[in-house]
Amino acid sequence: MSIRLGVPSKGRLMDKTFAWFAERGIEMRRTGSEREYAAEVAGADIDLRLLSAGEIPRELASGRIHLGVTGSDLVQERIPAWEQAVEVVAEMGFGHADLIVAVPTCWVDVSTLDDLDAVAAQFRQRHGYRLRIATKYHRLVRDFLREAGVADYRLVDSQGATEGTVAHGTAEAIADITSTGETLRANNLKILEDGLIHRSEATLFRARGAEWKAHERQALSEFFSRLGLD
Ligand SMILES: Nc1ncnc2c1ncn2[C@@H]1O[C@H](COP(=O)(O)OP(=O)(O)OP(=O)(O)O)[C@@H](O)[C@H]1O
Ligand SMILES: O=P(O)(O)OC[C@H]1O[C@H](OP(=O)(O)OP(=O)(O)O)[C@H](O)[C@@H]1O
Repeated sequence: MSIRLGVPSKGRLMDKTFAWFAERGIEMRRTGSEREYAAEVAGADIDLRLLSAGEIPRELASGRIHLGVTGSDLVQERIPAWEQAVEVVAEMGFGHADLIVAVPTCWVDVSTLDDLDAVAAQFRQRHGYRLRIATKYHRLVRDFLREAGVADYRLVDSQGATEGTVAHGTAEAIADITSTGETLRANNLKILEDGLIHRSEATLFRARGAEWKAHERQALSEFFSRLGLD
């Protein structure tokens, strides 16, 4: 059995992953049509799997894949105690995005987490319910706000178009990924000065829990030396 490597199945993350490996002499190529999600690595004993970027953390955590490429935000959000389950092999230098907390630009008195905490307490007194923060990053946001001492809020789940929730009246603030900042600007939102939760980057991870047979360890060490990683 060969090493099972999961990579993103579409879009920029897939293209840049293929390019990253190609620059290091590992040619990945699709073997079927666009929609077949089949691919192979030329000249290496690698079982290449095209997977949803969002599902790669689970595949790593379960050990169904030995190695996986995905955003560090997705691994940290989706794997409890992620450092025990996976190891960072390489930060790949693309897929940069910041997970941040943002509030309406018109909240002129709110520019830090302390301000948000104060506003959240007032909000609850005034409205009888907690200030709502829309996000799909529940674990990372909860941990971050706990550390920052922000308590009087509740998370509302948003799996997409999160910046729109404030205008739509389903949340007062958001925590989401941003890269150019255009979506935030278009939705009249501003990032809190100390509101950076995580700097995400496409990362190659190794599953600590995957079963490594002797010949797989050997194949891995050859693969890493071809990549210039040892
Ligand atoms: N605007 C952006 N700029 C750069 N990176 C981004 C941006 N939006 C999301 N990302 C990153 O891309 C990665 C994949 O994001 P997402 O979960 O949205 O995947 P997806 O496009 O829905 O793919 P899939 O459905 O296959 O899981 C995440 O690590 C995220 O940080
Ligand atoms: O800072 P910007 O360059 O404007 O990018 C930020 C946007 O990109 C992502 O959305 P994506 O297009 O992946 O869709 P989503 O709403 O489904 O998350 C993210 O959720 C933001 O909405």
